[in-house]
Amino acid sequence: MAKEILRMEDVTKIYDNGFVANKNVTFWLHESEILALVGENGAGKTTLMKVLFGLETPQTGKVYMDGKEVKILNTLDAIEKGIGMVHQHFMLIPSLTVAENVVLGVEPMKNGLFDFKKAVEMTEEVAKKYNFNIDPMARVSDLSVGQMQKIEIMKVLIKGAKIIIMDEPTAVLTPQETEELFEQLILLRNSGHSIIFISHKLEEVKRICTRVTVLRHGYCLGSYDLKDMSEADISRLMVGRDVVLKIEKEDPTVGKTVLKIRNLVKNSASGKRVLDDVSFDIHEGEVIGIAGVEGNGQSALSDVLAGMESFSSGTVELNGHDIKGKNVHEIRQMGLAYIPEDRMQYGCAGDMSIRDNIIADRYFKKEYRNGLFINHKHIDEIVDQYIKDFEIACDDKREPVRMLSGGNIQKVVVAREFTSGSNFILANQPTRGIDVGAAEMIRKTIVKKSREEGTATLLISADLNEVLECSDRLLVMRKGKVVAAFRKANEVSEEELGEYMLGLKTMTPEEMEGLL
Ligand SMILES: Nc1ncnc2c1ncn2[C@@H]1O[C@H](COP(=O)(O)OP(=O)(O)OP(=O)(O)O)[C@@H](O)[C@H]1O
Repeated sequence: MAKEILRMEDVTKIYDNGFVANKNVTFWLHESEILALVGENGAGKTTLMKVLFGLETPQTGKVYMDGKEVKILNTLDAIEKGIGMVHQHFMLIPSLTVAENVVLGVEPMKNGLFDFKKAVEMTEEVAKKYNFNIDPMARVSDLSVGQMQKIEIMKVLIKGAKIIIMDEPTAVLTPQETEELFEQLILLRNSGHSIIFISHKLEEVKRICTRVTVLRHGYCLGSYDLKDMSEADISRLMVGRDVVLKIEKEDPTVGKTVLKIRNLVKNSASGKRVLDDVSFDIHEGEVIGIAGVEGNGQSALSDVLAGMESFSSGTVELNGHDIKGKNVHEIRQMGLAYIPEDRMQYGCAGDMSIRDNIIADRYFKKEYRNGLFINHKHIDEIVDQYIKDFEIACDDKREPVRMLSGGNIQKVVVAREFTSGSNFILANQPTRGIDVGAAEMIRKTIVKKSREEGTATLLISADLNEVLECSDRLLVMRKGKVVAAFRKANEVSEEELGEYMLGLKTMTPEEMEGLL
């Protein structure tokens, strides 16, 4: 029988506004096991882990470690007790080296000064012990996302964590990086560590976890042995219905050109060429997917198209209008709807209500006014409908958006942008952090809007399944260039895409002719 090293019993967490995020939740973790924690957006996963990591205080509940009751007072206390958390958003200092980042919080000192040599030795030691292939002297800003994640894991290990909480660790990784992470996690498991793995990707859950704990609306539905469960079984438990994991779509009926990009070049402030001679078109009715390892120009492209950043040379036309020198508001008026990668910073105003965020782009329009006055009744009806259609889990549309779970904040942004009436949707990581049920809804809506309304969509996503499922044509970006193009996304394998994304293969301009 596997030894139980952690048990959280009867945990209830009610937030100050009265929202019950966890209700009598009990689960346990064995030594040397990878346990999946799954549930819809807002089900209470992060809250439960915050309680475990000492970031939130529950109203009721007990924590047992190795059979003994413990009190977790704060994060430092959690770390001391051997609990570590790898957050989804990395907390690294880019200008420092790997070694300096790894020892943050446990800095070695010599004669009152930071001992860099010792920091490198400590980093090498933990890298060797757990088979991390990383240069302690490298600067973090020069590293890939996968390597940065390794540093986060090493930071936790160096502090002696035996229990590691991983919040959606694969959301930002390529298939190859995901494979590497899984090898690492299995190694950690085999060396006596236990991992709580939060993920919305059920095929990954099936692959590397032995058990799964399912939360729904704050309640724990139970913990199950994964050998008895299919992906469909898990999603049914999470969502309460069957979820379509594959999207059926007809070939697009392509209309006139909506977005026309020619020889687009952007140099960053430091002189690095982040967009290098990018040219392609998007037509009415088409979904164009962009795959690529993060940091290869996709974000720069998205920022330029949305008017958040300027570009160095080339042209971009939206519905026949040149976007050069135009701001976000002006480009929106030309026909842009925009789901930004960073929903909190650019997608919504955290302190504003859900309702006001949904109508922020339209309350001044004629159909939302009674003469000079805002038609609140009409707005309330529309917002209620969108909350229903986009499955936004909230108590009251008047509460501030920042009170929602990450996935539900994203749904607020998606609801506003999908209903804005624009004919071009720029969707940058639209389902990141979104549960299977809601991701299905968003993907289906992207395809439906292209087929039924003739919307042109540019879909940028680190989730390869998503770009392969939703896109018509598919482009791969690497080092600011388009390095591959495919006529039909569903005819490419994830492995082949990965080879282009990592630069192991490149297409010639001739091979891409007619596909851009
Ligand atoms: N500080 C807070 N005050 C009030 N309510 C909150 C607060 N933080 C979270 N909540 C609510 O608690 C619920 C659970 O949120 P939590 O972040 O734990 O969900 P989750 O399962 O991790 O979701 P996701 O998959 O979207 O990350 C959400 O409905 C959220 O609105």
